[in-house]
Amino acid sequence: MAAKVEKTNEEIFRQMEETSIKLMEEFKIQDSTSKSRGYICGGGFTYKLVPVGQPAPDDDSLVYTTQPQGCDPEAGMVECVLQNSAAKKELVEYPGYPAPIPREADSPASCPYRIVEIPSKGLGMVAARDLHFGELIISERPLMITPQRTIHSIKWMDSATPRQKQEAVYFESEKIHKVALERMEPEDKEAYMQLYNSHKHDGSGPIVGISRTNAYGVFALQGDEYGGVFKDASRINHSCSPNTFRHFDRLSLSMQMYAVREIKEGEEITAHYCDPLSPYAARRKALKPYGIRCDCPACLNPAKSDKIRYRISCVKDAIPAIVKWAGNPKLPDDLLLGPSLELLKLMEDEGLQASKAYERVLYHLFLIYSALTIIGTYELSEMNIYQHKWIQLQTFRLCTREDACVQLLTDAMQVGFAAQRRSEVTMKDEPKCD
Ligand SMILES: C[S@@+](CC[C@H](N)C(=O)[O-])C[C@H]1O[C@@H](n2cnc3c(N)ncnc32)[C@H](O)[C@@H]1O
Repeated sequence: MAAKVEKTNEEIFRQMEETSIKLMEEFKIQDSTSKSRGYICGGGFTYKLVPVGQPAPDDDSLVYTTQPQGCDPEAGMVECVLQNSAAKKELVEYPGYPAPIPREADSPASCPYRIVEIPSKGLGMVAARDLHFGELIISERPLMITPQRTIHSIKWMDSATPRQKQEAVYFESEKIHKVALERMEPEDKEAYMQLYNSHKHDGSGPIVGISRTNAYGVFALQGDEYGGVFKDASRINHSCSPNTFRHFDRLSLSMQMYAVREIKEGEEITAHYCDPLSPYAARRKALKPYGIRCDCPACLNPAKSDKIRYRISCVKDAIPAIVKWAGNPKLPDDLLLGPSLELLKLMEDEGLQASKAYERVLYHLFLIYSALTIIGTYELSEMNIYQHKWIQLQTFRLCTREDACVQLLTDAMQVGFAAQRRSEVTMKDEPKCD
């Protein structure tokens, strides 16, 4: 097969422009994009310029807005393309918005990561020092936020061919992104255009290509999903056994990534681009648009790994079962402990600590150990291990420790009362020595 000629971003865009000029002449489409700051509303190729400080018209025009205004400017500003003014209202009127980005209270002065070349993966992120479970690795605002589905509003002429339609959609989508890019500060614009583009050969323009390669899902507004492209976090490569957990904080318009296990200095920091619990074939399909042929241990041995991942994906809420077991002295003390510990080990061996299932099993183990502590089989210290880990995972979602403790105490009390009854019944049944 002949090697593909690598085109520069400028070449791709020039080529799109030539095609689009022909299309615009043919279909009499008007182009009036504007580069002004403030925000611009537009549908398709026509935009209305709205001066800074004035509300967006209450219609379905696109809204360009630089956010968040006047809060934690050192953390950077985000160029947002929103589907309509209702989406902007939903974003900025959210209670508590805007807020400063979360930072580690006692974080060491040095940055916990470095961006370096990773063999066969391009650039990537590695730990600059040993990182511990729960450490905040990065807290960053995106450079740009855009809707995840292709934005265009072209009204088709009956005579347009599917190819012409596709070209027009790519071109319009690129132009919409270009307006946002032109509104960015020069250094942010440069950082954006330096990011990797895995969509150089499918007709997509460079700005959209970079967004499709690098955007993480951030939030939904008015039912539309949005993606954010980051200067540093977008350099993180994919793994089917990621060592980070990520959360997007709407109030500060920033994403946090935490270590979900110990990460050694120099080790690569990874994230998931697709659901790690899905089977190998589904992961492979989802990773194809990124040009990734994953060679992680799970992808190299899918027969074994698919079985394990399927089992983990079936982990359900077992709190009612734990309460029942705790209150039934006829059931053995170790009925739930062994299987739960085995499941936790399986997840750790498979590197799935970032999954919801891991959190769930930690919680189950906390409840099981709290019952066993009351029954008198175990020391409090066993229970504490799981309790601390679970609370730490809750704080990743910026849930306060207090809120996490309230949930934990409510469930622990239920299990505790059941276990108390169990030990009373057991004591009554015990043969008397005298
Ligand atoms: C979001 S970027 C990640 C940073 C990128 N490596 C760079 O140089 O900027 C996604 C691209 O990185 C590469 N990549 C990410 N994870 C990979 C993996 N596990 N194996 C091989 N390539 C990977 C692919 O080229 C993919 O399209």
